[in-house]
Amino acid sequence: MAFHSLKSSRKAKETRSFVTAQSTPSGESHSINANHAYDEGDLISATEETELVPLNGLYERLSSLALEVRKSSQYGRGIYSKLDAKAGSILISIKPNVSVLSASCLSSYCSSCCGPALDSGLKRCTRCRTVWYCNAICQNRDWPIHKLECDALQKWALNAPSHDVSVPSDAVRCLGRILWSEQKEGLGSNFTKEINLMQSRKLYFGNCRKLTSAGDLVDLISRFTTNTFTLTSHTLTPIGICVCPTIAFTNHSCDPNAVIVFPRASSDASVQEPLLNLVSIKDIKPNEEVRISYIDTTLPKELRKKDLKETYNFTSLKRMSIREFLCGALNLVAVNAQYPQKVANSIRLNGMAHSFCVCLLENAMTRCTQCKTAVTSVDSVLDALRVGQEAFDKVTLLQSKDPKKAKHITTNMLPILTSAGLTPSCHPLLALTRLHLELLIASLSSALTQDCLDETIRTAGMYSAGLTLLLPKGHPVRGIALGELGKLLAVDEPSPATDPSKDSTKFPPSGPPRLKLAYEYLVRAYDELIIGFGRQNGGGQVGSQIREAIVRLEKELGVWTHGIQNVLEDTRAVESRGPKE
Ligand SMILES: C[S@@+](CC[C@H](N)C(=O)[O-])C[C@H]1O[C@@H](n2cnc3c(N)ncnc32)[C@H](O)[C@@H]1O
Repeated sequence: MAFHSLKSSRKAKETRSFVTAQSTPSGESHSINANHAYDEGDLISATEETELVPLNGLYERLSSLALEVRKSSQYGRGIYSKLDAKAGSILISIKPNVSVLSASCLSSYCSSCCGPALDSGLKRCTRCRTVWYCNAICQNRDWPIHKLECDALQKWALNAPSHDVSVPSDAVRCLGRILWSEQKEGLGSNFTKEINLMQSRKLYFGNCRKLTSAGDLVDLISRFTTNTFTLTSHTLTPIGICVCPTIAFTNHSCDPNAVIVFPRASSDASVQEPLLNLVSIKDIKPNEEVRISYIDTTLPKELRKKDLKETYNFTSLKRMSIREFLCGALNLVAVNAQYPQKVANSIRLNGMAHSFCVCLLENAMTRCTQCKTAVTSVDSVLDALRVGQEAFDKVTLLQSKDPKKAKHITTNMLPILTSAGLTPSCHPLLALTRLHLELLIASLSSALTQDCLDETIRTAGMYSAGLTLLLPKGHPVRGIALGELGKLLAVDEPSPATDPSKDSTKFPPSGPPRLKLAYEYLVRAYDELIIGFGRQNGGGQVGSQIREAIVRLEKELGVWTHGIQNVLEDTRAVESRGPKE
């Protein structure tokens, strides 16, 4: 669940969610009328009767906060705010019950605190040789559970048919940690009670409780899938998964008022990371439900619905009218043989979400149903969407295997999509732009030329512009993208223009105007990061880095300003002295 992580186009898929099998709340209950503001993606009613869910001594962190759990017939349990919470408030900060790194991150992040490798590197567990730690403190903290996991990892590796599968998947390792923690804490413990619905075992978990049937296993795994959060780095890069039953109460909205982030804001070594923060990105009123997005909200409606249906099994789709369904068919669109006669489509043109009808067999009557703008080049737009999606799928596969080829495709594809009329926020243009940006940034380290740097900045500008149209101010993904753009603009130019004032409309500019722009973007980024990563966290670790970059630039710009002032003063002094005799 949780998602936002647009760090890459493989956005973190927030896995999350479950619930149901918990006992029906008993005891005190009363009803309130909660107002929700959902967008079309939720297709849920504006008001919903809810009743308080007693926590019965569980979910300790939740009960001490200005939050409560309520239940409605339509959405089950959800988290509600008892007080006013301004955008940027940390609603809860909690260490997940269990977290594991993705296999690809095991040697670059600590398996205990989940922080990136320090300059001094990480130390590997000498027994399983699979997990790594910052130091002995982190290793000792993890040992009570890792000692059980360590044996299992060794056995698994011995029996693995190939090197590729010598480490079990994230989900298997996560379930293993849940079961071993349960064993350690005891079946009657709050840990076990809270997590009760997310267990699984088999093979790898041979020494854990017995599974009574194969159906049980399927059931548990499906519950587990819908309740797992993406573990992200402080810059929102997905690095693993975690389980946190307290936060698993949070329901979904495609227009969320809160996000889940791991800001890594504290420099205090006694603070046990990873700390999951639920942060409001909009002002939340008392009795309002706190909702996050389980999916990538930059995707078109139909793809969002598909993701929700597949992973979380929402029944919202049933409520779609045929018109909504067709409109939602976006991108997959007109070319779809299922609707040869009349295909309604929705694309974002000129920065707005336009819905229009494409009557394929009737003279392409195309007019936006919202703003009535005639769309003349529907066929080319639809072609661009299809070709763009194909390119996106291909580049996603090639990105790590053959980055040169991947970059070749993105370089050719972006101008094609743009000239077909797609705007930066339109899928798949936005996703391809993100991939192109990642590929460009990766290539900068080997060849920092002025042209390469400028192209990377233009791409970062386009990506950031696209996100700004789709995500609300303060969304952490927006903040990160703005910060990335600001930092790129602040990179020393390899060969700056000799006369920066010559072409003032060029983007990116050169010399002092470039630094000034870098400063403006960094300030904007900081304003958004302190919302998305929490005001009290100072925007988290990434907010502190941007703050430092702002201070450095202020000094640099000050030098420029003073330099110019000095030149002006010298010139004035020379002029006042009059011409030399
Ligand atoms: C992680 S749980 C959220 C808490 C859950 N409501 C509970 O009672 O524990 C995710 C599940 O909640 C329900 N849900 C969450 N958001 C929803 C939404 N916007 N519309 C419909 N159902 C939703 C779905 O059943 C989903 O699989």
